[in-house]
This record gives sequence, structure tokens and C-alpha cells, in this order.
Amino acid sequence: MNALEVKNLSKTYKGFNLSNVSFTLPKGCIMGLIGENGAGKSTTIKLIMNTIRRDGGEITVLGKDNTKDFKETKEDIGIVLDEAYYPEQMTVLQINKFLKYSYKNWEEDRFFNYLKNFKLPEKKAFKEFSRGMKMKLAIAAAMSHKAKLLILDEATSGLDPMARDEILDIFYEYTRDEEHTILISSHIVSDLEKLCDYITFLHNGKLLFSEEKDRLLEEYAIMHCSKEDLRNIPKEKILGKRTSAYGADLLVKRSNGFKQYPLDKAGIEDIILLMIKEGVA
Ligand SMILES: Nc1ncnc2c1ncn2[C@@H]1O[C@H](COP(=O)(O)OP(=O)(O)OP(=O)(O)O)[C@@H](O)[C@H]1O
Repeated sequence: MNALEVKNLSKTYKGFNLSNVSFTLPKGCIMGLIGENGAGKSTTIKLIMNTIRRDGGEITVLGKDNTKDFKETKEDIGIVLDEAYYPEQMTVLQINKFLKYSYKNWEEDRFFNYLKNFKLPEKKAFKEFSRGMKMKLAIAAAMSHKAKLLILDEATSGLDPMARDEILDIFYEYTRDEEHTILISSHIVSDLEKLCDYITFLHNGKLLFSEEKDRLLEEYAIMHCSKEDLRNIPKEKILGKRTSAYGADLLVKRSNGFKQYPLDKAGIEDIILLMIKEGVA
């Protein structure tokens, strides 16, 4: 079963269109949502959470329509945004009590285990937590109420590299039972490349690709060529381009030929930067 199906999703704001975005996230997998500032990542996440109204399309969470079966899908989703909000005076012990009443399936032991792993103090008030500590608390809470789909919108960006690495390991473990699924947006593409099974790339409100990461890494390559070579390559085979005084780096698909040229591996960051670099996308 798919944890998440997004079909032809559309939303218009003045000066911005999220248009016909479709992607599928199978259960037990991790999907990274990437795109530049204003690409439409948070809008997509808000539409999945049903906190804003869509103009068109369909969203299914674990087989249920996210608007018609809103109450059930809400229990199934754990959400962490880029800021964590809890009552300022509360300690984690008090926050635990508060969350116990808020969630039907609150898992106290799991929550305290995460707090221990994250080394969060039990007696400090929430307002005295650093930004990173606040985020860790929100992540621990989102993973402790039997949510089947965990959604993180820029939730790891404020963490130091060690904390991020630790949390990426926890996310990875979280999904290995095939019951938990993660959708995570981040500007730290190297983290997503390490963690994710799927990458979905939005640009100016449009979906440029939603693919298995391993397929992207196998299929795409960077070709270095001279300006003269560049003139002989069919435009439709150039998926991205960066030119300099000496020649060009082209993003190409290995399946499109190019055996006569040396091809370098393309990482996810190379792929997305080249795709949008000179307006090819
Ligand atoms: N409530 C709103 N009213 C009007 N426009 C909005 C609203 N919310 C978002 N937008 C616009 O929608 C576009 C997409 O915004 P969104 O927050 O989805 O981008 P994003 O990809 O999450 O960006 P970032 O990486 O900066 O967080 C932007 O142009 C933004 O100004």
C-alpha cells in the first residue's frame, strides 16, 4: 500500500501556482522534498495536512482521502514544522502529560527514550531550551504517537551536524519496520541524499521529478564538453547546463547515448542545480 498519493494537486496564490503536482510515496520509505525558496514545498505539506484548501487534485493518506476522512488521517500523521511550539513554562515532564491527553495513542516510554537519546533536560522549562533542543523535542513527540506518516518541514535545519546525523539514523531506524513512512523537506540536500529512498523536486510550483534516489544516481550523469561539442548535441538531450568560457557541464541521461564522451557521476545536488541553472527546466 502507498502511504501517500498526491494526484494533480493545484493551489493558486497571487503570483504563485502549484500546478498539477503528482507523486506517490510507498509505505516504509523515506521521501525528500526539495526545491528552492518559494518552490511550493510548505504549500504541498499544508495541503497534505489539510490546513489550507486545495484548488484541485486529490490526496490519499494510507488509502484515505485527506479531506473526507480528515479526523482519521490526522491521527495517522506526525508533523514537525520549522518551529516548535509548546507552553513556555512547561518542562518535558509536564509536556509529556499534556501530550498524553492530546493523543489517543501516546507512547510514553518511547517518548522518554527519545528524550534520553537526545539528552534533553527533564527539569528545564521549554522557554529555556535552545532552538535545536526545541526541534528535538518536537521530533520526539511526533514519533511517539503511533503516527504512520511522519512529515517534517525544514525540521532539521537548525540542528548541528552531529545532531542531524544522530536524527537521520533515528529516522532510518523508524522506517525499517515497513510500517512507518517519512516525508521530509530540507535545504540540506546532502542529508536527503544520504537518508531518502525517493526524491521529489519542485521548482516554481511545478514537479520536475519524483523518482527513486538510486535510479536518479544511476541514470543521470555530468558530461564535460567543449563549446563546439555543445553545438552538435541535440537540445532535447540536454537536461541541464552550466557554461563557462572553456566549455560546458551538461546534465544528461546515460540511456540517451553519449558513449564517446567521458561521463561523471551526478549527485542529487548536481542534478537539481544543473536542471535550474540556465533555465533549461
Ligand atoms: N498564505 C499565503 N498567501 C499568499 N501567498 C502565499 C501564502 N503562503 C505561501 N505563499 C506563496 O506561495 C509560494 C510558495 O511558498 P512555500 O512556502 O510553499 O515555499 P517553500 O518551497 O516551502 O519555500 P521555503 O524553502 O522558502 O520555505 C511563495 O511564493 C509564497 O509567497
